[in-house]
Amino acid sequence: MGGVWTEPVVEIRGVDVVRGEAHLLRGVDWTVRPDERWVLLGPNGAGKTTLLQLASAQMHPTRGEVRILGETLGAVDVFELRPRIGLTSAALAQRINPSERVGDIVVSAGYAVVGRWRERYDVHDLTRAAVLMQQWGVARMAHRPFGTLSEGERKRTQIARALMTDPELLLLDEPGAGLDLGGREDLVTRLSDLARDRYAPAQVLVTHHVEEIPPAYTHALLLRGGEVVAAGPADEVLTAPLLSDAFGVPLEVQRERGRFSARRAA
Ligand SMILES: Nc1ncnc2c1ncn2[C@@H]1O[C@H](COP(=O)(O)OP(=O)(O)OP(=O)(O)O)[C@@H](O)[C@H]1O
Repeated sequence: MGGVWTEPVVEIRGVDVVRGEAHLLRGVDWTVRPDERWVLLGPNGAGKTTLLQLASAQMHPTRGEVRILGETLGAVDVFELRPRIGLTSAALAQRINPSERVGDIVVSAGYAVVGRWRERYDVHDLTRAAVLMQQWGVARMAHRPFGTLSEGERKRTQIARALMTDPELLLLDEPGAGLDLGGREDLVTRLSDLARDRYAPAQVLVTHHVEEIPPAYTHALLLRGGEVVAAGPADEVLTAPLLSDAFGVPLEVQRERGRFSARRAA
């Protein structure tokens, strides 16, 4: 589907999200286009997950406008919109039954159930699931229960499932969390390959760590305290002054062969 849609896939204008006294997001503007791959970066509590919940039609703004894939939240049936969006998050992972098999988890995505094996899937579904499991390195364990997988294998199973419905927008909330160094590097490589695929959907990845940003990601949005510190092309946003501002720590930032690294300034 990616590449067919030429309008912005996400358009957020003047958005506030307020819960009681707390401003989870304040005055947020953000546009994602189909060929863009965004990283959302910011410290704990900055509002990253809240922004992803808006972009995945899981939450409505208190004020402002959210348009996703051309539809305005509040004026669209979110149950028709959500299948067009691939989402992975720790909250979704927790809803997967540990006894469900990897193959079932992936193939059942199109039916909006986690891991329930229907009487029949058509050949197209089964073929697509097999291809995705191959691409994400979980084909060998298609018959294994989810609960027996390593954290990296679980993350890759979830991404394969999120891609199963051929979404126009792919949202990944902290896919690198809990991975060891090898697992992280493997994921960064796979995500970078996906980012370079011109037929792949627009992608948004949430992380706390610049080391987890796949080299082919094009744009970055920095959040702090519910407000946007900066948003735009990755090289213009992932700078020492802006990252220091977002994280409230003086940082040195380097980029080598596409990969970012950051540490506290001397
Ligand atoms: N229902 C709520 N009522 C009040 N505050 C809330 C509510 N939900 C979330 N928050 C607060 O909003 C802030 C933003 O939360 P959010 O989960 O979006 O941040 P985040 O950037 O994803 O954080 P993390 O990196 O720790 O996952 C946090 O301080 C959180 O405690």
